[in-house]
Formats: sequence, structure tokens, C-alpha cells
Amino acid sequence: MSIKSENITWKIGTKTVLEDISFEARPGEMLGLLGPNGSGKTSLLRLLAGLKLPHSGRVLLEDRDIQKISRKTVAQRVAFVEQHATTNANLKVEDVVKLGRFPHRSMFSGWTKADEHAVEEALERCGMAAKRHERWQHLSGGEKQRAHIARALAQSPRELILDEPTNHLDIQHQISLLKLIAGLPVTSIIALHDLNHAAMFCDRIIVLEQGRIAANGTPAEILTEDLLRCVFCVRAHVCPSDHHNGPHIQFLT
Ligand SMILES: Nc1ncnc2c1ncn2[C@@H]1O[C@H](COP(=O)(O)OP(=O)(O)OP(=O)(O)O)[C@@H](O)[C@H]1O
Repeated sequence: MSIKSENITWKIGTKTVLEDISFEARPGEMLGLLGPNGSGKTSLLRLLAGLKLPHSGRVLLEDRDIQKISRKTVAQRVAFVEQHATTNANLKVEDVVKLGRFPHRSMFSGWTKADEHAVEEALERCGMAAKRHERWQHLSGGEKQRAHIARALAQSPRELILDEPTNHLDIQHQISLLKLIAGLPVTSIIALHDLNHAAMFCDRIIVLEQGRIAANGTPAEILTEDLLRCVFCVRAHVCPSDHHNGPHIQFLT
């Protein structure tokens, strides 16, 4: 087990946003989190990253309650890229990516070769090496998104949590990002809206509906015509893909 959600319930005021959520992300797998708008994906990811406290239940990181682990230790292994991540200061791209090394440094340690290597690799992997000296404010939305993901990779995480990371990206960068994440030796939990992308890249999928888990399984088990109709309110034809192991969804009018 890598990250586990154990009977999590989370409320805002009297509204129950997440109810009795239990699942586990296995080491090394890419776990897709799907669900209609407002179903609770972002809320769940923030709880998994330890940024919010559940009203009941708990998040376990390798069998330990995340709330009982120091923030620094959590930050050394869990990286979270939020949906609307921003960087206010007018930093250069490489300075933003270097921030990912912060949890690994102490007051006394200088900038090490390991830090340099992690930053270089992250910039390369996200296709941002050529933009390393650009000012943050001068980047396009998609480039900012890739720089944030590079910062998360520079953190050398074992668990990578991403909230709709393909927003703002053109199709080439959407595919290359998902391919990159699928190939990383990390456990990833990734909220996505594109169901065909989830089918192509995710090892398993969890579907949220009104704050509850509606389905949990492999893409082929989960992405059925019935589920698409009942949870997403769309008609679709689903068949095995000729090009990958998952299903292919064709939406019908
Ligand atoms: N700070 C808040 N105050 C009030 N309601 C909130 C707050 N944050 C989330 N909610 C509500 O909780 C529910 C779940 O929101 P959440 O953002 O987790 O959904 P989501 O599945 O990520 O949605 P989307 O696909 O639109 O990004 C929604 O009904 C939302 O209105």
C-alpha cells in the first residue's frame, strides 16, 4: 500500500462533500479519479495530500496516519499539483522548479549535485529546459502548468497527486504528460475529465458521484456504457481499443 483512504467523510458546514471514501493506491500504479463536476475530486485530492483534515476516517501513508507525520516528511515524498496552482513572485522557470527541492534541504545544506540533477531531469521531462530562463509571467497557461509539474517532479516524490493536470495543455502535451506520468516509478493519483485518456493511461480508476465512490476497478471494468449513462449522463458506445489495452469510448449524440 502506498496511500490509503480509510472511511473518509468530509463536510463543509452542513454539506457532506465526501462520504465514507475507502480505497487504496498501490505502489507504482497510476490511479485515475473521475467524476462529474462537483463530485468531490479536488476535495479528495486535498485530503490525500494532507492539506485538509477529514471529519472522520483517515489517510494512511504506508500504514501511518498522514496527520501524525511531520509536514516535512510528507513533503519529501508526496507532491501535489493543484488545479489552479499559481506562483505569484516574478521568478524564472528554473527558480520555480528549484522550489521543489525545498523539503529535501536543511538550514545548513548547500545546493547539492542531487538537487541539481533532480531539477535538470524535471525540466527535461516536462519539456521546459529551453524555457528555463523565462520569467514566470511570460509563460502561457500550458507552460505554467508544465513548470508546476516539473516542480513536483523535482521534489522526487514517491506519491504524485495531480488535479486535472492536462487542463490548458494542447493535445500533444496532454498525451506526452500522461505518458510521462505513466512511466514514472511513482504512485500517481490523477483527476481527469477525459475518459479516453483515463482508459488509455490509468491502471485503475475510481469514479466519484456526489461525494461517494460509484465504481473502482480497471478501465475495462469501470468504463461501461451503463456507468457513462448513469454517472455522466451521456450515451456512448464502448468497445475494446485496437491500439491499447483499455476500452475506447465513442460518444453518441
Ligand atoms: N470551500 C468550499 N465552500 C463551499 N463548497 C465547497 C467548497 N469547496 C468545495 N465545495 C463543494 O464541494 C463539492 C465538491 O467540490 P470539488 O471541487 O471537490 O469537486 P470536483 O469533482 O473537483 O469538481 P470539478 O470537476 O468541477 O473540478 C462541490 O459541490 C463544491 O461546490
